[in-house]
Amino acid sequence: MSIYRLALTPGEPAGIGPDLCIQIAQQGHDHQLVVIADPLMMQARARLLNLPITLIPYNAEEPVSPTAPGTLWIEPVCLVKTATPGQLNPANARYILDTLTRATQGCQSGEFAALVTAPVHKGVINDAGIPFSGHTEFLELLTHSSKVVMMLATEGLRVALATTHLPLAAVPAAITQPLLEEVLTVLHQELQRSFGVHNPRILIAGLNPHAGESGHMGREEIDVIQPVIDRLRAQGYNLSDPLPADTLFTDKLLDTADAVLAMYHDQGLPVLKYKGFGRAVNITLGMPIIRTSVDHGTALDLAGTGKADCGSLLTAINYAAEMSANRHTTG
Ligand SMILES: NC(=O)C1=CN([C@@H]2O[C@H](COP(=O)(O)OP(=O)(O)OC[C@H]3O[C@@H](n4cnc5c(N)ncnc54)[C@H](O)[C@@H]3O)[C@@H](O)[C@H]2O)C=CC1
Ligand SMILES: NCC(=O)COP(=O)(O)O
Repeated sequence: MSIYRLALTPGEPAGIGPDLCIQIAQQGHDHQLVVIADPLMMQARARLLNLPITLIPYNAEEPVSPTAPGTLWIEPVCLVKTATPGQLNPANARYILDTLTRATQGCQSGEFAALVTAPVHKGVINDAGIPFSGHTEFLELLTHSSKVVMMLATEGLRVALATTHLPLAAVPAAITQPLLEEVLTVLHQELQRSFGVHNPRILIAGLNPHAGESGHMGREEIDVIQPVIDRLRAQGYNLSDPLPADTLFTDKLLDTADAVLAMYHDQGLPVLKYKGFGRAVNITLGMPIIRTSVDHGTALDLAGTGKADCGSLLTAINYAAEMSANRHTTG
């Protein structure tokens, strides 16, 4: 297998992201992990965790090489204020976005094969006066992508979302035919391109209880979702009808499928996280670059304690490498 150079952003400096990067470094990795972060913050966190870490200055001109145990490559970006684990500081919001921007530009130029992100705290970035609702939306803008799709995956289940970080009250109006058509197109094409699924079968959740009960409990299934399904089926897509979400997530149906499309965040993600929290990955589909992330948030309660589980970050790194290999194969 090829060795890939992966950009790793630790995210919110008061959260568990820096801890997880230091934890995974202990065992080394087959790929080159380049952390884009403040080196003093990373060293301070390693001391707090009582874990050894050697930060090797990253040089893009040197050959790509695996990550030896106890080391990480580092591309320095400086914090504005010293970070205290567990204590958010809006003064560091710009730093977080700067690390993401540097990593994304490196992916766009081909310097990095993929971007792997640890969690950010959306609220503290907003408290700094910066509109931000998630990596997904931020990266869509940064990469000038017309439509990106959030998909979480764990062993045996992939769940993509038609809408992401919206108040629940705003969801029905956001579910439009053009949106669904774009989301399903991105999902179908990425399952082929990044996951090697030739003719993906996608199960589609309805929006309303019992998928609208033939229009008696809501008409979105009839007026919005079904017409899109019919159009895409005519182009060869393998799609279910809108299914009642409460029974969609059962083995009988899931065993036949490559992915599920949920209509909103808390319709799909609780099921995925119940099945695989700590072993799941969040992937942004539809961009020219590969981006994977953890399945959890900043866990401020665990920062600096050594109790955070690094399983999801390892899963995200492994998916980034596999997707890099798949894209090289399928072009
Ligand atoms: N990819 C990203 O950047 C994500 C960021 N977030 C952000 O994180 C912040 C906090 O969100 P919450 O809803 O509190 O979710 P959270 O995932 O940070 O915490 C929920 C619970 O899970 C535990 N937990 C989380 N990660 C863990 C790990 N690696 N090992 C062991 N236990 C872990 C926490 O201790 C807490 O009890 C929010 O601002 C949210 O927007 C949330 C999800 C993903
Ligand atoms: N619930 C998923 C989440 O909040 C992660 O969002 P993003 O930062 O990856 O866009």
